[in-house]
Amino acid sequence: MEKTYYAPASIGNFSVGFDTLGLALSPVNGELLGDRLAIATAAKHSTKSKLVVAGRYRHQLPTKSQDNLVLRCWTAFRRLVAKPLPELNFTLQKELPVGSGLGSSACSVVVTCYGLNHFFAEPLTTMELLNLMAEIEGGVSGSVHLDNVAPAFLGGMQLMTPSLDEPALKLPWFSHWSVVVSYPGTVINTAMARQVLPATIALPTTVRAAKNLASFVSGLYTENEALALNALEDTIAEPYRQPLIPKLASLREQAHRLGIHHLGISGAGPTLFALCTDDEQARQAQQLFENHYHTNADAMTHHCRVDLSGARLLVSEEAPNAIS
Ligand SMILES: Nc1ncnc2c1ncn2[C@@H]1O[C@H](COP(=O)(O)OP(=O)(O)O)[C@@H](O)[C@H]1O
Ligand SMILES: N[C@@H](CCOP(=O)(O)O)C(=O)O
Repeated sequence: MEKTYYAPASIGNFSVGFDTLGLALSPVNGELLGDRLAIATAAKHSTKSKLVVAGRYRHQLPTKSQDNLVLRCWTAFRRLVAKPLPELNFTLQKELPVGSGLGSSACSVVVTCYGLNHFFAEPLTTMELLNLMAEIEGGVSGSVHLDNVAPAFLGGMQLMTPSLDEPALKLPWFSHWSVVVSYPGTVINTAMARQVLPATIALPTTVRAAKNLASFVSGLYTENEALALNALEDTIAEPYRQPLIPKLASLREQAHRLGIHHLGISGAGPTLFALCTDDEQARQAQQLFENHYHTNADAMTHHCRVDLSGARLLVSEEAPNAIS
């Protein structure tokens, strides 16, 4: 039996919600932008699970399989389920660059945990899965934040809450909004980009951030587009991360001249996103990024809409395997 699963790329923070907002992405051209994972039961007498890595960004992953998040998730999943499970063969199609700001590690964590739970006929609840994903992703970046895990798992624009019962809420979204995301081909390690942030933020800055986030969310619920667009400002992380992305200021200036409403850092960067309200803006944003932001052959730019489905089964050969 072999099943192939998929989880989408995501934009963490969405400028206005540090560690609090995340958007799942789906390219408008119908392609997939995210990791795929094939899971198959290993031959009967196998004593070890195996991982094969393929895909455009395989060269950016650790060379040792045991360092890959896929096998780390499998170990943690087995421990949590605490029932005998067969050895497995995994094939990871790594289509998201590592340290890019597109939620690459969260994407692999989500596709693996979601896939394993589906493969074994759902021994874990949605909440147990979300907690498992959060714990593993937190181990990578140095602190637990769900703003990539929640959208990659559940789809849509997700708002993180302090509630243990409902840690993530799907927000409304303007159906005519799209984003152009551009990865220049260089790497920013998320854990490092969190270390540049101060331990405390001044009260006026915090109040402004609260006003912005509340206005953005309110704008989405009340379909007040101007309120939502005008609230898109990052007062928390961007001032400290801007030096890591020297081209941000000039690209933002050019984007504004083209009538593009907002250009921000996706996650911890270096990917940037342009929020567009029509296809002409998206075409111009794509051109701007391709001409002025790409630095090498790893670079990529995609025009995306929201992915409302999140993690899912792509291909199945047989019915799920129940745990005895
Ligand atoms: N399958 C995987 N996908 C992404 N990163 C992985 C994977 N397996 C191991 N890693 C490691 O996890 C870390 C992810 O770094 P990070 O900067 O958090 O990436 P991102 O911001 O893209 O999620 C890197 O050290 C990378 O080598
Ligand atoms: N909220 C996090 C998001 C990190 O996203 P990534 O895609 O860069 O891993 C942060 O800003 O640190």
